[in-house]
Amino acid sequence: MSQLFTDRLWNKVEPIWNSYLEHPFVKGLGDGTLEQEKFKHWLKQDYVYLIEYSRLFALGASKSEDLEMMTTFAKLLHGVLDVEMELHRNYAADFGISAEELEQTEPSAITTAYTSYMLNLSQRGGVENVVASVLACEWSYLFIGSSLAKWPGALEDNFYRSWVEMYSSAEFTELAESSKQLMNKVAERKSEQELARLEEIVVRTSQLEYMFWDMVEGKEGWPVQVET
Ligand SMILES: Cc1ncc(CN)c(N)n1
Repeated sequence: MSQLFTDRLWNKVEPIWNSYLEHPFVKGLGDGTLEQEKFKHWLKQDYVYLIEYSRLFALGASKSEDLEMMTTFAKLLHGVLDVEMELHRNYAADFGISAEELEQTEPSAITTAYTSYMLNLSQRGGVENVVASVLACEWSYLFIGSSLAKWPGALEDNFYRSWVEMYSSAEFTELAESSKQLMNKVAERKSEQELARLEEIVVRTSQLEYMFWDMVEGKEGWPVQVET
């Protein structure tokens, strides 16, 4: 049996994804020591990131090759808007932050760069560009969530327990698996040149994921503020 494209991708991204587990923000989620102000920054930035990310699934549905693929994109879209973002709304409510306030967050430089990169590639390419763009986001959070779930105490008296539970849950696993299956399907019968191009998108988005962790750790916005 020939190698799955996602196995080839895994060999490429594994070192980048392992570095997430060494990142202070991610470690703080797992052991509960993360400063809550940093987490609030993640909640807000991630909320507006996910709004743009949702558009990718809508684009994927419109570029789908068949009804089965269209249905998968619709399920993924529902998963982000109604399952994943509910986690953000629940944590925000604990902090007294409304859903409207989350939605009005000004995207930081990195949030803008990351979502613009994915949207640009997805708008100008075929459905395979959409799938390659969304993959690292779903799969790497499953990797982080299921790794942290094995840490002692991560699922006990930890303020970030719901975070770890969400990203290691059966529901989230199913969403990430659907993205992987889509990737393998659209990679079928592609030339080596095309596969290398898709691989590059997954590597770049994995690097942007790291930059996103850095951005929330540093509570960064834009480098030079201007009067509005
Ligand atoms: C930046 C980022 N990457 C991935 C995920 C998981 N969907 C997320 N919520 N935010």
